[in-house]
Amino acid sequence: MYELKDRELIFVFTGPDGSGRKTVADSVGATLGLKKVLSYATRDPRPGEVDGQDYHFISMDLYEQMESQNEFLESVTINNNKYGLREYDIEHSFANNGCIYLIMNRDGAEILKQTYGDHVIRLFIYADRATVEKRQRDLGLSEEVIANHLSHYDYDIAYQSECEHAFENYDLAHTVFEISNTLEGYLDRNLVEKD
Ligand SMILES: Nc1nc2c(ncn2[C@@H]2O[C@H](COP(=O)(O)OP(=O)(O)O)[C@@H](O)[C@H]2O)c(=O)[nH]1
Ligand SMILES: Nc1ncnc2c1ncn2[C@@H]1O[C@H](COP(=O)(O)OP(=O)(O)O)[C@@H](O)[C@H]1O
Repeated sequence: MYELKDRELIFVFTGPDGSGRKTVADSVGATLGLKKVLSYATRDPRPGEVDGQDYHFISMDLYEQMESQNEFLESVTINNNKYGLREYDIEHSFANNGCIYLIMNRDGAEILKQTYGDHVIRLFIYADRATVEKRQRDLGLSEEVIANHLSHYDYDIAYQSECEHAFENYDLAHTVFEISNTLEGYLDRNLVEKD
């Protein structure tokens, strides 16, 4: 019989916009039964996005109120929208689930790493510029949003060398398989033989 050791991990999926972080993360999360911690966002949900599933979508007023109460572990402004992770959500999920996952840009991933150190495993997901551009266009994102994302593609890509693991994402099933195998290694190390 096995029981979980007291070793909580945060798997952070990061990389350029459009590389497939959310898609890959949710598939790996479902495969391994990991709990997702959502950020709060002030932008409007896109078609198909669901409050409480993709983000906690909240008004700017509420966001600023939470911010003034120091509720966010970290917060960014992108294209006049704010995104942040509530510290309580992390601590709470961390304590109750053992291993959690979330999706962050480079800056957020770095703050998490600095805050939680060895508990944070950064999984860098990437594809070439033309591919991420096409995926975002196929998804129906506006040209303005795509151009904004691409303007920091090189900055995002350069974070690969600092992440614990990197995976190119072209064949989705293959990417999910590779990452699931890698994370199982971490989860197995959390198991101790009881008797
Ligand atoms: N630092 C930080 N980045 C975040 C947070 N939540 C989401 N992001 C990232 O901020 C960017 C938001 O841009 P957006 O165009 O809305 O992308 P999307 O939400 O991934 O489709 C994405 O790269 C997200 O991964 C957060 O709480 N903190
Ligand atoms: N390996 C892949 N092959 C083809 N399309 C993909 C692949 N991975 C993700 N996608 C698609 O690319 C788009 C962007 O993926 P998404 O997960 O939203 O990226 P990110 O979270 O990195 O911005 C989505 O429409 C998704 O279905």
